[in-house]
Amino acid sequence: MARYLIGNWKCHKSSDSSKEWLDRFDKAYRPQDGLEVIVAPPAVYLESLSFHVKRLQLRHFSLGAQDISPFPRGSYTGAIAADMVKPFASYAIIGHSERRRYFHETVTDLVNKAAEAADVGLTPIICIENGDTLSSLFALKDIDCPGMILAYTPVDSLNFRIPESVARVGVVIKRIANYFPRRPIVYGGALNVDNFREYLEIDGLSGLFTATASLEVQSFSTLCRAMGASL
Ligand SMILES: O=C[C@H](O)COP(=O)(O)O
Repeated sequence: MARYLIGNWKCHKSSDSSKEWLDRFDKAYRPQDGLEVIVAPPAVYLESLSFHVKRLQLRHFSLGAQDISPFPRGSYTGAIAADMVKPFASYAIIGHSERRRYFHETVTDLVNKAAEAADVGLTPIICIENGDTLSSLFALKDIDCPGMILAYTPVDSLNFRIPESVARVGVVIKRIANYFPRRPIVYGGALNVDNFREYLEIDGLSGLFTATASLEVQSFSTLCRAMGASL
């Protein structure tokens, strides 16, 4: 199974600084078979960055949307439908705890978004913030999308900026893998260049999901190189 390094830029960067990030990353990046790098910029930059990625001919590198609409095209002011994103991105982050916390999204939204993504061929990256409530995501089992990635992102780690212990992450990864067999599972929450290495050893873990560490090329490239070397 491939490994993944995901960088979620959240609501950061300008159009120019996004392109500069890519130019600098391109110089540091050594693509490796078996390691897929995914960066999710703010939606307004997806189109221009997708052309920039093509120009740079970055291999094993894809863009992702940070969110998509739970609805298809229609009268939904402010929404961005999955098929509008598809020409510019390959993945869509869905159900991030910040979407739930600040935008009041529900599990039903999450499932509908995952279905919309799968329908147009976007690979969903489903955020799971609690390993004890997996049964609430039962409906995901009906969505036909073999590549779906599951991202364990415990909300306390995000909020308190302390990563969950390796041992605890290992336990939850096993639980998720039992519930959703054969899916790549990644961990995210307060990872940085000083603490990420031990997480790469977790049995069944397919990668890392970062935000803060992805904003600077230097830290993201450090993670990328180490993951490549660990393959
Ligand atoms: O979207 C990614 C997760 O919220 C992790 O963010 P973080 O790496 O800044 O803790």
